[in-house]
Amino acid sequence: MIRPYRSVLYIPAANTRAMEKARDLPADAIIFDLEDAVAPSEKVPARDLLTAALLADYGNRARIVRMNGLDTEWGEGDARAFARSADAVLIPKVSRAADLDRVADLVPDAPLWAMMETAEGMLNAHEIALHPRLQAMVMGTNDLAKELGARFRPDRLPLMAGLGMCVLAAKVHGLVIIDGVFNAFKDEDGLRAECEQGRDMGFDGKTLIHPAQLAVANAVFAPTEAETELARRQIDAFAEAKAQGKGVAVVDGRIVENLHVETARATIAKAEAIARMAG
Ligand SMILES: CC(C)(COP(=O)(O)OP(=O)(O)OC[C@H]1O[C@@H](n2cnc3c(N)ncnc32)[C@H](O)[C@@H]1OP(=O)(O)O)[C@@H](O)C(=O)NCCC(=O)NCCSC(=O)C[C@H](O)C(=O)O
Ligand SMILES: [Mg+2]
Repeated sequence: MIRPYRSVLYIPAANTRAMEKARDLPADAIIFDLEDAVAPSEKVPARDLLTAALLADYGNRARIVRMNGLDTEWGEGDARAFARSADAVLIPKVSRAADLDRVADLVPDAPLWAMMETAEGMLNAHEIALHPRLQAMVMGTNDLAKELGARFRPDRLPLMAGLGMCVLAAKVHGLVIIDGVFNAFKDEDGLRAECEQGRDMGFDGKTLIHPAQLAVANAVFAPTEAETELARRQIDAFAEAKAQGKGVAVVDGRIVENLHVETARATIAKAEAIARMAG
């Protein structure tokens, strides 16, 4: 059964108030962050706070834990601590499939997600996506821009090659793929434009840093009523055409073939998954 990942909210694992608050926020998934959002002096206390927080009920929201890298003193402990209590362990700065192997060996049962945020990771996106334990890729556009020496532009042109490589790799292997964060969390119009760009490229949703960003991402990455209604009419029209021995239907002046029906079915499945999420 598919589940939506329109809105994936980061929460620093040292922030108890935000972790409590997230239990009532309309996020499809939460990334409890032990990495960049937690200061070195808080890393170990944050692990304890998160262990306690994960005992609470987060409803249907997917609970993902972003561990510290295995090249740090905290990485191995993070992976072991949350392998069972989280829905997946998110590994930062994955550059090659071997980075996943090292965590996979430590936590044999945990589903893995990968942060795609290094130049080498972009070039190796295909071999990373092939990893049998990997379920999702998450773009880390801040780290990627930093490494590339790229500037932030509304059209994200400097990041397009990497974003595109990761979308291709994720789609080939049927992985979930989530777009990077939009840093200016008070700029709703800027966020909407970036969400629309990510949606149009094929991303399943967007990572977010503030609750004020949830409504925009949830709306942009959901099929509209007009889209689901069109999808139903396409499915019906194609079934009718098929019953008459035809391989093609026409809806609203546009051709509908088998491949369009598959897209229409995916649209409806997504709308239904969102409705289930809302309870
Ligand atoms: C960005 C923030 C530091 C802003 O915090 P603050 O100034 O406290 O915000 P507000 O006063 O507007 O908060 C209002 C209420 O909302 C709660 N809140 C704030 N943020 C969150 C959140 N992320 N999740 C849940 N709840 C949140 C506050 O507690 C307030 O609640 P109340 O007390 O009831 O009024 C802050 O938003 C923040 O820390 N955001 C997350 C930052 C983070 O996790 N960064 C790391 C991930 S991004 C990254 O690393 C990307 C990637 O790796 C890359 O390379 O690109
Ligand atoms: Mg990063």
